[in-house]
Amino acid sequence: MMIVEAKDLTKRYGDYEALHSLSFEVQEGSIVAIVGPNGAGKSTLIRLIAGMLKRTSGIIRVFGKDPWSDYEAQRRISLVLDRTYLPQFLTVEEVLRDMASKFGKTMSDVVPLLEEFSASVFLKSKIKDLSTGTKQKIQIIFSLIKDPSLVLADEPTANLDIASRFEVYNTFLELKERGVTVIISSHLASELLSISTHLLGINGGTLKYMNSVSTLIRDDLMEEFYVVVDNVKKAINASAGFKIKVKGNEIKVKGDLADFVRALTSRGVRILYIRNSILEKSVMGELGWK
Ligand SMILES: Nc1ncnc2c1ncn2[C@@H]1O[C@H](COP(=O)(O)OP(=O)(O)OP(=O)(O)O)[C@@H](O)[C@H]1O
Repeated sequence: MMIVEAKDLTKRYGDYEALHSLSFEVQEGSIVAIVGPNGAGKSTLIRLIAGMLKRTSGIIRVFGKDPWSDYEAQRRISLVLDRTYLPQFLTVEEVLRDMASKFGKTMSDVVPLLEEFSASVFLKSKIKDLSTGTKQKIQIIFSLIKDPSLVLADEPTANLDIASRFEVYNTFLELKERGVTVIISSHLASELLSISTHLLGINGGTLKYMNSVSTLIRDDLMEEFYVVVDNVKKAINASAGFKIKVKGNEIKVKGDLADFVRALTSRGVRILYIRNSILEKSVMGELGWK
């Protein structure tokens, strides 16, 4: 089923055209990564899909309706932003109870959500005392109370360290398992590759790429990543069971990137950078983004 349809979608801010005639479709159950450099138009696109901005021309349909004017479409969408807007001095429980009551639900509807995302231990914690990664996770759980069919996330991992970023990525994978369609914008394309089904690349307001991740990358190389770490010796010790090759402070690894990141960070190794050379060659090249 088609969840989002854009046809010649154009957005102008005054005289400035931020998005030029974009056409694409998003199918139910996808995780779409919107990638592109700063100023590419990612936030503008997310806000058009969310119905927070009005298109200048062209068509945008979400669940077959115009998200700007159709309440039913808006009701099925949740938006997660880059920073927490939750009230800092309330507990997780207080915030969730308020939100639940807004949608005619009670805590007994919300508690299973917390359990599903392994967040029950934070129930009595104040928002201000949570780590940035956990705050973001709670924000995602919060966005699920209304039972959305589509979750939009605009740079949800900005300002997070690598371990927290993967915590958030795993939360998106869990959403997919619940049948929710997810659209995430980010400039960290390499990392998103490990969880996304599709990549939508934009640069300078123009759609450069929209395809499934599996057609983008040769299967045999798909799961090959380069991870730059602060302490190579520690990282090698933490890499038992993984197929690695070491060059300088860079480790080439084949396999599940999320598992590898967990293994390193749990042993105190700090990850400085992750890249996937195939992605960089094929996507960045097509985006004209160096
Ligand atoms: N309200 C606005 N008025 C005028 N121009 C705007 C407005 N919002 C965004 N723009 C411009 O539109 C272009 C796209 O901005 P947008 O925020 O969508 O890009 P982005 O890819 O999300 O960038 P970033 O990663 O830096 O947030 C940029 O050139 C930006 O300066």
